Amino acid sequence: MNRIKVGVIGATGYAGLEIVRLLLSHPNVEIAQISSVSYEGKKLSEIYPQLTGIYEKVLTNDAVVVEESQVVFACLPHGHAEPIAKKCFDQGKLFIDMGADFRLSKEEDYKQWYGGQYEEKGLHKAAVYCIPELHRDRLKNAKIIANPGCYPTSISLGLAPVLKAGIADVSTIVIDSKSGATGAGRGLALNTHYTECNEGFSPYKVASHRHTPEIEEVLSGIAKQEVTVTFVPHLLAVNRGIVSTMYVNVPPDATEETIRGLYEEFYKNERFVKLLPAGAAANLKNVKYSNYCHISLHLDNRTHRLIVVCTIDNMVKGAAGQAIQNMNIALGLEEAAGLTMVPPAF
Ligand SMILES: NC(=O)C1=CN([C@@H]2O[C@H](COP(=O)(O)OP(=O)(O)OC[C@H]3O[C@@H](n4cnc5c(N)ncnc54)[C@H](OP(=O)(O)O)[C@@H]3O)[C@@H](O)[C@H]2O)C=CC1
Ligand SMILES: CC(=O)N[C@@H](CCC(=O)OP(=O)(O)O)C(=O)O
Repeated sequence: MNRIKVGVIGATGYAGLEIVRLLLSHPNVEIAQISSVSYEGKKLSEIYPQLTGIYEKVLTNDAVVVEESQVVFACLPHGHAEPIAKKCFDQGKLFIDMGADFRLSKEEDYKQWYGGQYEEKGLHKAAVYCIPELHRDRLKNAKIIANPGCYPTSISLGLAPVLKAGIADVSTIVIDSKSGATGAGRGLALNTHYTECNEGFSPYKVASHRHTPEIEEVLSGIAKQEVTVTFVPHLLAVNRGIVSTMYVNVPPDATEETIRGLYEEFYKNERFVKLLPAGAAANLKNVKYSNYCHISLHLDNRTHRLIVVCTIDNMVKGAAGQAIQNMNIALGLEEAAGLTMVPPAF
C-alpha cells in the first residue's frame, strides 16, 4: 500500500518536532516535506542532533510542504494558520492546526482571548474541533481539524463522564492544572528559563488563561448547559506532562462506586484513557512519552466534592499524538496507528 504523504510546517518547534518523531514510526505515512522560516535549507538533525543518521531531511518552506503533501500539520504560533488552511482546503488536502486559530466556534471569544479576527469565515465553519474520545464522529469528511489545547484535553477527558451523567453541579467547577515547561514551546521566555523555574512552583495567568473559553466550550457541549469554570494553571519544573486536578460538587447520595461505574462505562472502548483503581492517584510520570491519559477518582464524603485527577503528556496526547490520532480517524486508518508506544517507567 502506498504511504500517505504528510508535511509538517513549523517542524523546528516543540510540537512540530514531536510530530516528526512520532510520524517516523507510523506504518501508513511518509513525511513528504518539513518546513521552517528560520532554518530553511538546513537539516532538522542540525538543530536536533538526536536525529543524526536517523532522519536527515532538509527543511524547506511552507509552499513546498503544501504542494507535496496530502496531509499538512501546522505547528505555528496562533495567528498564522488561516492562509495555509485556505490553500490546503482549496486543494482538497487535510489540514490539521496545532494552534488555536480554529478551536473556538465564536469569533468574539477568539478576539477577546487571542486578540485576532477570523478573516476566512467559511474555513472556520468547515473546521472541526476534536478530542477523539469525545467528538470522533465529527471527523467524517473533515478537511480542517482544530487540534485541541493541552490543558483542555486533560480537563475535558477528566470531567466528561460526570458532566454527561448530569450529576455534577456545574456552577462549582474549580480546575488546578500543572504543566511541564515544554508546554510553553521553544521560544525564549523568562519564566521557563532554568534558574527561574527550577526549585520554584507558581501559578500563572490565574483565572485569565486563554484556554478558559476552549475549556468552557467543550464542557458546555458535554453538559448540554452553559458551564463556567475557575481555571488556574501552574508551571511545573519538569520537561513534559500535565496534571489537572478538578473539583466539582456532586449530590450527597452519590458514591465513589457509582461515579466509578460512570467512568468505566464512558471509557470502556477507549484505548488511550485508563481509569486507575480505587485508592490510586494519577501521576504524570506514568504517561510521559505516550498517548495515554490516566484518570483517578476521589470522593470527599465530608464535602460531597468529587476530585478528578487527569494526567497526559502535553507533547503527545496534549499535542502531537492527539493530532495523529485525529489524522488516523479522518483518513480511515487504524486509530492507534503510530501511537502504540508504551510509557517508560522513568
Ligand atoms: N508545546 C505544547 O505542549 C503544545 C503546543 N501547541 C501549539 O502548537 C503550536 C506550536 O507550539 P510549539 O511547538 O510549542 O511552539 P514553538 O515556539 O516551540 O515552535 C513554533 C515554531 O513556529 C515557527 N514559526 C513560524 N513563524 C513564526 C513566527 N512568526 N513566530 C514564531 N515562530 C514561528 C518557529 O520555527 P521556525 O522559525 O524554524 O519556522 C517555531 O519554532 C502553537 O500554536 C501551540 O500553541 C498545542 C498543544 C501543546
Ligand atoms: C507551560 C505553558 O506555558 N503552557 C502553555 C500551554 C499553551 C499551549 O501549549 O498552547 P495551546 O494553546 O496550543 O495548547 C501556556 O500556558 O500558554
